Amino acid sequence: MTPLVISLGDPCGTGPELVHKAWQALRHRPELAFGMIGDAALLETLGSVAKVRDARDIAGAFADALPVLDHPLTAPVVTGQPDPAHAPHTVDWIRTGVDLCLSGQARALITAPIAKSVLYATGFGFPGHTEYLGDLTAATPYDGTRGPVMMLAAKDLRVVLATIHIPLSEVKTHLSAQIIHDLAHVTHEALIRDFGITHPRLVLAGLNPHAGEDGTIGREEIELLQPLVNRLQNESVDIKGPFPADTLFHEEARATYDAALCLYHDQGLIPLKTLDFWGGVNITLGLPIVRTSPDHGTGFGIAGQGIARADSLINAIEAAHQISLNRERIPKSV
Ligand SMILES: NC(=O)C1=CN([C@@H]2O[C@H](COP(=O)(O)OP(=O)(O)OC[C@H]3O[C@@H](n4cnc5c(N)ncnc54)[C@H](O)[C@@H]3O)[C@@H](O)[C@H]2O)C=CC1
Ligand SMILES: NCC(=O)COP(=O)(O)O
Repeated sequence: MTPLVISLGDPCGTGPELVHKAWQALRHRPELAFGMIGDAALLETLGSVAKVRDARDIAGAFADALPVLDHPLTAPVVTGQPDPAHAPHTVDWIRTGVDLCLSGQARALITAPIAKSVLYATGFGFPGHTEYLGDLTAATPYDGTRGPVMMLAAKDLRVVLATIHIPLSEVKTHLSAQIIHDLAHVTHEALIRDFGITHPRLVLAGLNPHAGEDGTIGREEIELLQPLVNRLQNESVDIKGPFPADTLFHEEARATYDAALCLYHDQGLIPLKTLDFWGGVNITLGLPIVRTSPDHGTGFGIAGQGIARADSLINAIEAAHQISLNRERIPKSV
């Protein structure tokens, strides 16, 4: 089976120890064989590695050591202390992972966390992986509504975000009918093709308290969101709302939908990380490649102490595997 690949992320964070933990947990599951894209010498300080020259050698090496496609760093790593000198390498590892997926040598990319501010400081021009991956794959044909869309999934909750890494004060000006319309279609199609849900049910969260209380606490629900829901329903998308966000995430509510469309980062991520702080997965929808990630960040404060939990990374690897299988199994036109 074609392997999965993982970009190492920020080498000073928890990424290096987490990939070793994930490998220890999964090394006897050949269907999940993955190879690292990163610095082999750094990874070797934490456990057994097998340098591989070609992605085709990953599967054969996986049971015995952590396979690594070696892309060496040029400055020493101090665990827990981010260093902009590593930023070009961090970016190169992501780009290499995308190239391997686009060329068919890997069937999915899992990204270990990056520190966004470190990359911004060195001129990285994208808010995060999500937008960078959208840009790197923009020229590749994609049969469906194109993302990138950020989905976070944990236990029985999936949330997708209309806006991501922007100041809260700018959310309102970024929200547009086009963005939410495309978000709904990307999510609807991904739930069918990537998650195998035949008739996906979506809900849309309101922006204002009480979803605007009939226009008395904000008019976005009346002027933007309700007309959009009507339009999407006419386009055969099963979507309901806009609903007050404070009553959308308890257990009974979650049972009524397959994904909740949220209007800003914390509207979706607070319920998700409260429901499951350890196991959440970040999935980029609407790309010609499969990409997942743990939902946590670089954890600089705990890096190197051996206490970082690999649950989220392991779930991200499982999710990447399952989505890539679903994409092969489920017809493209939905
Ligand atoms: N997918 C990605 O690349 C992501 C990157 N980030 C980046 O991570 C950096 C740090 O962000 P924070 O907000 O501090 O979030 P964080 O997720 O790194 O840390 C938040 C809390 O969770 C704990 N934690 C994180 N990972 C853990 C693990 N594997 N096991 C146990 N505990 C864990 C940390 O010790 C801390 O208390 C930022 O630069 C941010 O941009 C944040 C989220 C996702
Ligand atoms: N809070 C989610 C996050 O920061 C992940 O961003 P990305 O790097 O996956 O775009």
